[in-house]
Amino acid sequence: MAFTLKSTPTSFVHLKKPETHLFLRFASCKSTVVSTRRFAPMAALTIAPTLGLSDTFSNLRKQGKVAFIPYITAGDPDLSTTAEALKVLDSCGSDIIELGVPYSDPLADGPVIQAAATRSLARGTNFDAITSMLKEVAPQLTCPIALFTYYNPILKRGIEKFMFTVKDSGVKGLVVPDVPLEESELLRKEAFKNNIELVLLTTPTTPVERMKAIVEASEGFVYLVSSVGVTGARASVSDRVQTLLQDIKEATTKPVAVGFGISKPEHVKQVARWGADGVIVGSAMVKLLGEAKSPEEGLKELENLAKSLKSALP
Ligand SMILES: O=P(O)(O)OC[C@@H](O)[C@@H](O)c1c[nH]c2ccccc12
Repeated sequence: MAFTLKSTPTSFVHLKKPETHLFLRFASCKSTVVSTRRFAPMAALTIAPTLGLSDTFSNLRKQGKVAFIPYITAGDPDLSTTAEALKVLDSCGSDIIELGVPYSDPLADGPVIQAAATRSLARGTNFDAITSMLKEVAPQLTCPIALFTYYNPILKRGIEKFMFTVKDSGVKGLVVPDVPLEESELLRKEAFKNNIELVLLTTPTTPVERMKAIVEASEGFVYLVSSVGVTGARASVSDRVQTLLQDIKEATTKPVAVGFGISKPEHVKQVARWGADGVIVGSAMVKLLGEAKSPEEGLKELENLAKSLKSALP
């Protein structure tokens, strides 16, 4: 009898049993019995391949659950800490992780993520280093990664080359906030060819007809930006989100995840109550990692926040 691995091993307790080996894995957020299959001593444990974004949401929907989707900026404070952060977030029950590619002109980002991008770029983080790290780490995760990037870095590398590299790194989704809908056709075609789901965003000021076209074109899930302005934790989530969610859900059965400003358990509860299929939390996570006295402290604080937000979700 075998169980699907739910997290990256941080330590194994090898309990002596004749014939079979019971591995208890103690990850940072929970311990999971992983397998009682007959093992050759220290055989490599296999992890079920991660699902894509849509499949993740449909599994959650069947269980009446809402997706917890944290965002962090790759390379802040450094890429090895990013690799650890992905494992911590996965073992804390993240359903999808949004990983940001740092960019010099993050126009839609507030001060926290702008500063994270600046720190990461100053350390020399680049796209190739990120995708190399992901190629190693993604297979260790049970939740899918959605890479987050502005449009310009894609154009600079070339859409086909960019998409192939992203697929090769094990990434399942792509979030591009500033690709104009009119230009997204080519991006969507290349994404589809590489089995990548391209997530598009709609905002409180998007006209209804345009929202419908965005929703139609979006793959994986629809990203509903909760409020006008830039990213950044807010004291509360605008109650306009409730009607925006209703409008979108009248237009599609695709899952809708809400982002911008969400940073507390009560925010998460509220957005889930309004009918969101997922909640996205970025700046509050990024701040903990980027502003901690040490990477270890940042990872611990990240774990605590992730656990508190995840436990507030149905
Ligand atoms: O940081 P916030 O307010 O929690 O919002 C999520 C956000 O971080 C993430 O999804 C994101 C990071 N940069 C963006 C730019 C545009 C839209 C979304 C984003």
